[in-house]
Amino acid sequence: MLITNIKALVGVHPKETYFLRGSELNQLPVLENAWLLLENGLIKDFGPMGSLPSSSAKLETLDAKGRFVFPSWCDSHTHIVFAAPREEEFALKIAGKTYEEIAAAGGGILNSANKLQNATEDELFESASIRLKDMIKQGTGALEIKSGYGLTVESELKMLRVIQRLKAAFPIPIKASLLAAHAYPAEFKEDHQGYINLIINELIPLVAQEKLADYIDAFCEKGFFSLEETALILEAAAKYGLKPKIHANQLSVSGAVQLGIQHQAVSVDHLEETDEEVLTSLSESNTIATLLPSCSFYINIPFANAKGLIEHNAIVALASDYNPGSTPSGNMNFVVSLGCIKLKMTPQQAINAATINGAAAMELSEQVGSIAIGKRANLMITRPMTSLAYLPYSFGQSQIETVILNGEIYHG
Ligand SMILES: N=CN[C@@H](CCC(=O)O)C(=O)O
Ligand SMILES: [Zn+2]
Repeated sequence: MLITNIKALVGVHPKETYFLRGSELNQLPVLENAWLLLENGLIKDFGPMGSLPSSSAKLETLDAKGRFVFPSWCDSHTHIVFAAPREEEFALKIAGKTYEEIAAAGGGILNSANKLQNATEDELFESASIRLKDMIKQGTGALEIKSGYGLTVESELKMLRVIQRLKAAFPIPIKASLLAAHAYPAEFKEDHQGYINLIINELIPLVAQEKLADYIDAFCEKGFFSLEETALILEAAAKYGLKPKIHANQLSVSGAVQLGIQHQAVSVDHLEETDEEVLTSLSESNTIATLLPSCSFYINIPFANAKGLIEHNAIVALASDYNPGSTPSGNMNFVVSLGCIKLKMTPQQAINAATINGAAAMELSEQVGSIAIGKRANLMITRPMTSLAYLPYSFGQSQIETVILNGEIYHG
């Protein structure tokens, strides 16, 4: 397929760009008045309209007149496998209860775990598929999905098998993270070591044997998993080649970011709470700081210090955190808008953070995240727009008209 008359081809980074750090995030290369050739599911070539090869006349052509072409969003942090939404907690939140208060009163993650334990694999696959189709229509072309609402060996495996089925059924790259350390199940409330032993001695070996996860994750936070407990789990997972991507500093400055860095985490995610030490620890580190502004928006917690992280030369990514409790939305367009409006990122920084750096946070930069020859043709074509900034500016309205996955128009 040949796409012609593209007003601007966005994110034409050099092919070898793996991630963008600090001020590099300001560079979002754009080719104006361009054509783009897709072949065998990949980006074959692109260039300015003046250089359109004459042989292209025979090709199936899509005229993009006035529209922008972006690489698909790369959403590196989601929890889209869940049994039921939690809108009953919405009323409590509106009435002023905090995330921690709702969780302590038996809501939160344990509420989702009870529901998931009673759901079948087929039911979970069906409901997650509906969510994923919606996300794809909103421009997501690669994502990570976590377990963590099972909290028993059987139910964590059930979640990961659902993710494995999603990997096979959907035409986009998907990575899976084992997040059994999401909350202590009620029966282990007073026996943390018992649950950790279960994760280390039973779950991780089974997950590794069936190759059900790409990463290990933990909710390292006061009231959830301590630094020491998280470290035990990360060390056990490392023996099976599972790298960490961890939930860090969502509710407090806990040391979780530094712990992640020590364990060569691919990413440390959330970071709503930071201090100078946290910012400094991420300078020069290859651990990616993944920020989740839709979570801050929904549960009214501080927005992460994206500007400080960028000034400290960190690698910053943006992701949705789609889950039934703290972020009931997987809309990456809204995430990018919040990146600009609340995190004070420029449109260029926010778009880079949600594409190439999101890809890096899933170790997928060689395949997706920018427009480069040989990468997967996972793209979105906007409505006619006046400028690139119109996309985050027009928050809450989708500017995406056409989604292309592996070189073909996605009809869902
Ligand atoms: N913080 C931990 N996990 C999720 C929320 C999970 C839930 O409330 O169900 C998050 O990333 O925000
Ligand atoms: Zn999360």
